[in-house]
Amino acid sequence: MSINHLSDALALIAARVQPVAEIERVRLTDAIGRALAADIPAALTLPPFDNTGVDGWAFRHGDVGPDAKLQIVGESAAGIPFTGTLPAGRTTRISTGAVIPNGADTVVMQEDCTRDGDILVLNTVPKHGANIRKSGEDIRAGDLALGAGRRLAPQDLALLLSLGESHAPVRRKLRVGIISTGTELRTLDDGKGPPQEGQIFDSNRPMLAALLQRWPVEATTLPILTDDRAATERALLDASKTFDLLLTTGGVSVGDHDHVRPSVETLGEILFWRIAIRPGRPVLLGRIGNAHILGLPGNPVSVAVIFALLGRAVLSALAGFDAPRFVRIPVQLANAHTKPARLNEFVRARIEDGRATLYRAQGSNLLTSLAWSDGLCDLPAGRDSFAPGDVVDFLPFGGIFD
Ligand SMILES: Nc1nc2c(c(=O)[nH]1)N[C@H]1C(S)=C(S)[C@@H](COP(=O)(O)OP(=O)(O)OC[C@H]3O[C@@H](n4cnc5c(N)ncnc54)[C@H](O)[C@@H]3O)O[C@H]1N2
Ligand code: MOO
Repeated sequence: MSINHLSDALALIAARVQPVAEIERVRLTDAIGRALAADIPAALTLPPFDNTGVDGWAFRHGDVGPDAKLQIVGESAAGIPFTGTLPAGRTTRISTGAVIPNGADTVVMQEDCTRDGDILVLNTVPKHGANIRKSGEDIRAGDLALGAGRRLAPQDLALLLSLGESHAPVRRKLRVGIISTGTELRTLDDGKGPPQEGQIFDSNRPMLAALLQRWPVEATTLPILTDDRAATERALLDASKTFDLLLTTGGVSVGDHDHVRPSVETLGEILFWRIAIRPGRPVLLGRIGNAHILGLPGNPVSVAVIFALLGRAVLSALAGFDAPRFVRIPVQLANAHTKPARLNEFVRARIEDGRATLYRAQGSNLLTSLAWSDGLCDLPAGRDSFAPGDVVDFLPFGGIFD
């Protein structure tokens, strides 16, 4: 089945790709980047007690008379609260994070006071309740702290640790196999000497392996496949028994030497093949046994772009993450551009002086276009020409390669 819109492919992925079932409880430090497998309600209230956000003096606002003087009686330090109740007309020293003494309702900053022995003079009287951080203003016990499907980030670790959690339930890591196909492909260490006429270095497997480093994935780089139907079927069938996901590159177009698509058709099921976007139009999503297979086109720029647009969605669905977000920033184009109206094109661009400058050429074989650019401009279908000043969505690589 071929698909027109990226949104249709994303909807199909969300509907058809289920998360891996196994859940494990791991230490929070090991949970970063993994999918939270259950809702986590807050076991504690944060802040757990009323405290102050400044170094200064705690007092009862109603006690401040016209002379703005208070008598100093003690201290509430962070971790060592003032004991008892603050008597009328008195004040305690207080440090940032310390408990508000019983009876006090306001804190004045140190810089706004003058001390004379045990007498404090308030040069500025703050508003009632000033500088107090109320218990529960962050989160209350029982409220949802983080929801299932969250891709755990360092800030989540801070939140969960503050709530007294040491471990979190997460889905297991995905097993992903990476395969490049193409008789022309060579590697630096294959022992066959310098590339011969017609041969090129394989850049897709290393790029995919690098992109996967940010995912909860055990990635395995599998051998390069030559353009041979029987060998392709054997390798895909074999790999489908081990991996949750196979990322292949090449062999999904219509040439006589493109064997990935017919092999998947024979061995399993094709969920979709071809989508009206450029680069990456011949992309295929399929299934062989329990393994999904994302068949990326061979051109390296198509690999990067389709990984960003669809690969992240497949990985998210399998890993148990909420669907990935696309950070979209409206920008003006600096150049004119034309394209076929039927295709949604993602062009490589760099942000210069607040406008998107398109790379000098947009061929899907041009790795320099990726290296030069900051992200992609999303040029929607239904239009064939764009002029300088036209506003389009810009997708920064930082938001689509992680
Ligand atoms: N008659 C048609 N021809 C093509 C069409 C089409 O619709 N009709 N689509 C074109 C588009 S768009 C793309 S994209 C490519 C995709 O083809 P394949 O996925 O079958 O990829 P290959 O032909 O195997 O390779 C394409 C290109 O990329 C180079 N390549 C492949 N693997 C690697 C690698 N691991 N590292 C670096 N470079 C790689 C390969 O040498 C080719 O130059 O089909 C168009 N043709
Ligand atoms: O994906 Mo192809 O690279 O659209 O030209």
